[in-house]
Amino acid sequence: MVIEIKDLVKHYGKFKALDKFSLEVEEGEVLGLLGPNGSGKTTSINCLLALLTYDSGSVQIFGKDMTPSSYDIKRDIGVVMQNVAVFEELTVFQNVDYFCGLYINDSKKRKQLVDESLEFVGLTDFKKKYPKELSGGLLRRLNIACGIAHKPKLIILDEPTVAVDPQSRNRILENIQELNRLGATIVYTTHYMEEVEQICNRIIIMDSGKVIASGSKEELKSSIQIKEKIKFELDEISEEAIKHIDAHEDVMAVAFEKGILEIIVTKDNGLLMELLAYFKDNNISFDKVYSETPTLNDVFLEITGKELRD
Ligand SMILES: Nc1ncnc2c1ncn2[C@@H]1O[C@H](COP(=O)(O)OP(=O)(O)OP(=O)(O)O)[C@@H](O)[C@H]1O
Repeated sequence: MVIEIKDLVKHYGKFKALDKFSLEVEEGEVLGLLGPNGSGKTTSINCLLALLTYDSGSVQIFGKDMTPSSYDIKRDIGVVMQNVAVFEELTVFQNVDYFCGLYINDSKKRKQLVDESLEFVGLTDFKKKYPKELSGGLLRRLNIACGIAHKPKLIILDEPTVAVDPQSRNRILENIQELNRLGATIVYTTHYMEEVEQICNRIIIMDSGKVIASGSKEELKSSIQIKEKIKFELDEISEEAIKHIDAHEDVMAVAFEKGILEIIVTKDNGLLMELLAYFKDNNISFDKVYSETPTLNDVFLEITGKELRD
């Protein structure tokens, strides 16, 4: 086991930020920690890294207890924090060299690792620039290069794509997948469900300091009642028709808002054909119809009654 967190409890004053938070990560996984703002993702990462103390529970990394002085463990961890933490007075190269130098003494080997990591995140052409000369997306990539240059076995990234342009975001997500292919175990926190769907093989959903669901995206989606959302774009529909659809045993809810009739279905059994026949028989016309499979937001909504997004 690469990470084993058991029953972490963490208070900030009277506020309980982690409420018996537990997590296990196996070698080779890309684990996504998904939760809305304030759900406790950063707190759990900071406790995991022994950057924060906690009230009770335990943290083991690579089978050993993690403490603030566990330098042997820390050498094998790469951390990319939410806030970009680089030195303004150092160039791109010097920044990565500094962070890599915390773990690698041999300057020749270090230069090679720094060059490799800059190449990896696409910053080779910027190595002589200073952070203030980089765009937000490039700064994020520098932040990542600083965290991974020493080739850690475990890489922890806390919301590394917040406020980055789509090009840098894609590059970052591809880089993470590549790091995993090269052998690193990854823990990735985000509140963007699309990102965990894209890159994570296992997802932990957290809310109010607790794990509320975990599994692959397929497992999470099949664990909920919603199986399909059928949407019709139309100008109008009678209350009677809405009631008729709502009364169907496979329909969980029906809503008509801003020209879209949304029907939430609990069975994967082709209700669409039945609906189309009903629309035809009752002369209900529509512009478009489409069917959507559930999202992780639906999983979150069904468990907590809230939207994942703010
Ligand atoms: N130093 C602190 N003092 C008091 N409360 C804090 C502190 N740090 C975090 N909190 C509170 O603890 C809760 C969890 O915060 P945390 O930053 O871990 O959440 P998060 O899921 O990482 O959120 P975000 O996605 O916004 O980064 C939030 O309600 C936050 O306001």
